[in-house]
Amino acid sequence: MNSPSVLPTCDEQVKMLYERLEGMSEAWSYAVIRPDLPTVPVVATAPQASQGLSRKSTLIHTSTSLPALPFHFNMESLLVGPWKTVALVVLVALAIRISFKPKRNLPPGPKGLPVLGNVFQLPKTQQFHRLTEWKEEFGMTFKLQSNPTFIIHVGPVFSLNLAGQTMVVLNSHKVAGDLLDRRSTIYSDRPRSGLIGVLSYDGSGSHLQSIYRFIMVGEILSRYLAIPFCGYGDLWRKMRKAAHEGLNIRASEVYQPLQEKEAAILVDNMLKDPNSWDDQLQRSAASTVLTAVYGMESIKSKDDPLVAQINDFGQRVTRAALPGAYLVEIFPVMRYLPEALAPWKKEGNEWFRKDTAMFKALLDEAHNKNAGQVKPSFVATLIERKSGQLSTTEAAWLAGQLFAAGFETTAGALTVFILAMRLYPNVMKRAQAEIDAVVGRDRLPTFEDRDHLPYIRAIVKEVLRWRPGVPLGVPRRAMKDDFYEGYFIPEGSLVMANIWAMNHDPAMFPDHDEFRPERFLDETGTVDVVPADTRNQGHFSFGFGRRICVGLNLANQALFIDIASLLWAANIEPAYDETGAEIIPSRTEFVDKGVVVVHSRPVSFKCNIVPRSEDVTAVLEVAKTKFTTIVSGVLLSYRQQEEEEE
Ligand code: HEM
Repeated sequence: MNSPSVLPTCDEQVKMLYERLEGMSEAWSYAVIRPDLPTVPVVATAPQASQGLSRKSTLIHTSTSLPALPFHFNMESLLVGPWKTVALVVLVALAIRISFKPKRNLPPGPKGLPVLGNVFQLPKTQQFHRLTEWKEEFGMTFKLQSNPTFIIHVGPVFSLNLAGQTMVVLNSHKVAGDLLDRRSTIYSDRPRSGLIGVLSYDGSGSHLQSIYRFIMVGEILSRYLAIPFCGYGDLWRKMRKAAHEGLNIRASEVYQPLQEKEAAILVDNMLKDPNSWDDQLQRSAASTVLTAVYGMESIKSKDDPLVAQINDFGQRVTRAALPGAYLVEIFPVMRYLPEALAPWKKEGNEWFRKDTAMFKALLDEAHNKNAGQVKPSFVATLIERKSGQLSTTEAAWLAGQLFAAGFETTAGALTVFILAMRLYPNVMKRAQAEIDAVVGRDRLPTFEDRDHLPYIRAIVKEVLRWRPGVPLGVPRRAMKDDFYEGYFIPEGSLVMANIWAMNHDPAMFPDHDEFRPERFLDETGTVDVVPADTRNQGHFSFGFGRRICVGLNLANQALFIDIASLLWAANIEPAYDETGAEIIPSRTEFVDKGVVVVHSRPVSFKCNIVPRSEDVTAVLEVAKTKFTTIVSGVLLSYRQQEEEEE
């Protein structure tokens, strides 16, 4: 190792080192006790790094409040001259301490207040932005020029202290893959009754949100029957298996005719009432998921009583999770009170009974409707296969939760698409040219065209990457103590995947904030290019590991056919205000929906949806009726195929 030309003398080095050691953290000291290294390079790192440097990886450390030591420190020099005894004592003491008490450094993170920790540092909405800023701040990787084998990752993981609750935030796909995929036996649980969500401060200085717990929502309102929040255990396994059977890539194909029909209805409605385009997207997403899950007829309005009823459930859950909504969240022991002394508990139990009755009625109705009919639906598959031997209550909740989990996320992604078309008209033009060349103007696109529409496939990926609907994923819970890259992740930590940061990682997605579907195609524009580690999706918006979104195939299909049909039929053009100025929608404003899991979608905006040609309506009319008759045929052939395979 080459030393800089002007070095302090040995004694000077030791003196400086000891001056620096005084009052500094232990991590500093590790640098001194790496006897396996002939010299210890000393460089400056950011102060935050100290919190996360691990025993294994720590070679170097100093504080930015002090200038970096301008030399390479020679270990031998410690052990000569009058400092010998002192140095030996220090070394032995440190060695003993480190050997007998393994250092449990949490991942680094922003410095917080005593007791409350980082509570005040999180904004009320768009927390993913703040977390991504912290990723930049703590996202450092050090590689020693002098010794490149020693790489120190200080970054892609950081931790927050939320009034005593550790939250570990994973900011790179590598870390998320290492933990959520490859250590899925530790990280597939969801938080149960404990802190959940993000504490936040509204910035005005007046309003500290209290702690979100999960007792009312998890224990009382849903009794952990809601699969997205269900703990990692037998019930979740049974539900997940059943959901997978009905929604895996092959099984999802059976819903394609339904989705084609829904797409035709969506486009028709949007052209008839362009001002209500956002409502139409929500209606259509609700309808697609309901028809796929229960085999129902299309929903006519987004205010359909059934949609309203299920939404009501969602809102109740959201309200219950709101800070301060129930005292039991602050004094968990209250959960053991009898109903007579706890009206909130009585109310919660009552709602659980009512919601269970609603989900069961939906299940029964779907069952009866489907009896003797050939109509594809998730529920039909569930009943037919008696998947995983779920009880009726469990099956009813599972189906209801698919709707709850799938409706807003899909609607939000479609809003992102409209936003992207307004902001990137060239993308729209290129997509329409592709559709016209492949499909022509006499019919709507179908799933059979999918293989020949690479640019539309790329748009679907880019929509999900650019503005992910669940930017911080759904929280996980570490089921036991774990170490990662020398960092300690204690059992019970909330573990969040910062999907936003991963989808906007400049190393993986250059010009990440631009909407550029081309990034998913090769230079010929015909072959899909999907970055490694994205499970063939091109992004991380569906989550990770065993708890990855179970409805992703249904969602990808819905987005493909809706986008292709919309672009075939309509131009998405600017709207103008009273002064005649073009209304330019915001690319950064989002509506955060929900509390426990924050869904995020662009705020609604005005635009003009205009038919591309006069004969569009006639083609749509034909399409709407044609698809209904195809549905039964497809299901029959799917079942025949399956029987043959069995
Ligand atoms: C664009 C649309 C969608 C997005 C962006 C999305 C995103 C997500 C994410 C991020 C998770 C958490 C994964 C994790 O913990 O790592 C999730 C879970 C889930 N999603 Fe989706 N989702 C979408 C559509 C759907 C649809 C259409 C359905 C149902 C038909 C669905 C059903 C579920 C369920 C049941 C879970 C919980 C899985 C479990 O905990 O085992 N999602 N989704």
